[in-house]
Amino acid sequence: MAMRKKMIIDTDPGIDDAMAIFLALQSPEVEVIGLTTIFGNVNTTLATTNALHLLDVAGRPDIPVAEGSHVTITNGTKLRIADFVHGTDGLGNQNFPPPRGKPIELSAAEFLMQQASLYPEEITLVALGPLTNIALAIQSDPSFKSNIGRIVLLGGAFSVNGNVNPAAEANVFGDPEAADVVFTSGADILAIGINVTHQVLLTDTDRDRLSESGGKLAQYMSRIFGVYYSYHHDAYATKGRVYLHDPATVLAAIYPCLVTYIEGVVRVQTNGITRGLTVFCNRRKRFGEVTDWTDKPAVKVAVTIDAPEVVRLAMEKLINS
Ligand SMILES: O=c1[nH]cnc2c1ncn2[C@@H]1O[C@H](CO)[C@@H](O)[C@H]1O
Repeated sequence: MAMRKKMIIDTDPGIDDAMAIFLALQSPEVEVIGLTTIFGNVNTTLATTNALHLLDVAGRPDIPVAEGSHVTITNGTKLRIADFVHGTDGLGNQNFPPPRGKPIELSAAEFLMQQASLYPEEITLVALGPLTNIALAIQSDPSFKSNIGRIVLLGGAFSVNGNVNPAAEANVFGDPEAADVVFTSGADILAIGINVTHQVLLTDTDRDRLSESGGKLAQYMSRIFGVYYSYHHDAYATKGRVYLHDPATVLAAIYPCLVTYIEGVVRVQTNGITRGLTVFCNRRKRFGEVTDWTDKPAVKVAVTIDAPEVVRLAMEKLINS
């Protein structure tokens, strides 16, 4: 087999994060070399506990977990935790036992910098939560943005409403200053926004198939999905279907041909009622004056996704676990 892609997942698990982590672990194309944790769906301490627990469930306690920042990049402590989406434990309120393992001594940002310099340009970093750890690595180590091979991030709402409020998507809203640092860093970035992930839905019937299958991880997912399905039932008119944000992102990182993208500069609004808004500049217009987008490096922003194939791959990997 061709060399496996090295992957680090920065995550705030989270029900859809759990599924994304399992999908990566079930993909022979990639070697998950670590998880790093961040606040978002849960606080950072719980994110670390859940990351370790998910590795136990998947039978991979050998994979290191590095704990991330407990505050935003501007030292903000008023975090918005989405426990109403994922349950107070982040994993569907299932009273799971504490994990057996412990996080490593390095912080998430330190681990990211260490691994990127050990394996220059070889690592795909999949970012599923607010971008604080990655912004810290970019700010602390000038070589990080080129050493890290590729960043595939779930973030932004490009030309559509957000999911926190009409302006902002949850991961960017979690730390808008960090997101702006990452988007303008010059790293090789593919952003998957909710304009794309909202096309990827899992149905009630799919959940039943997961629970009826013999797949260990399929059964685990169907068990924790309850809270996530109820939240979607209440918050969206999706009729017994849930969005697969994180699974779509990790699969796009593993199989790049699932998405198409355009390239341009993305800036993040950090003030006022549109705090967390992501604004893409498509470079088709030469603006007469210098703007806050001028002379910034371009990123890739996903525009389409093969949603049926994402769902098919996700189901297959869980059922065969
Ligand atoms: O309504 C919401 N508010 C906050 N977070 C949400 C909501 N819906 C989904 N997510 C979480 O935020 C990321 C995608 O933006 C996903 O990780 C998802 O689990």
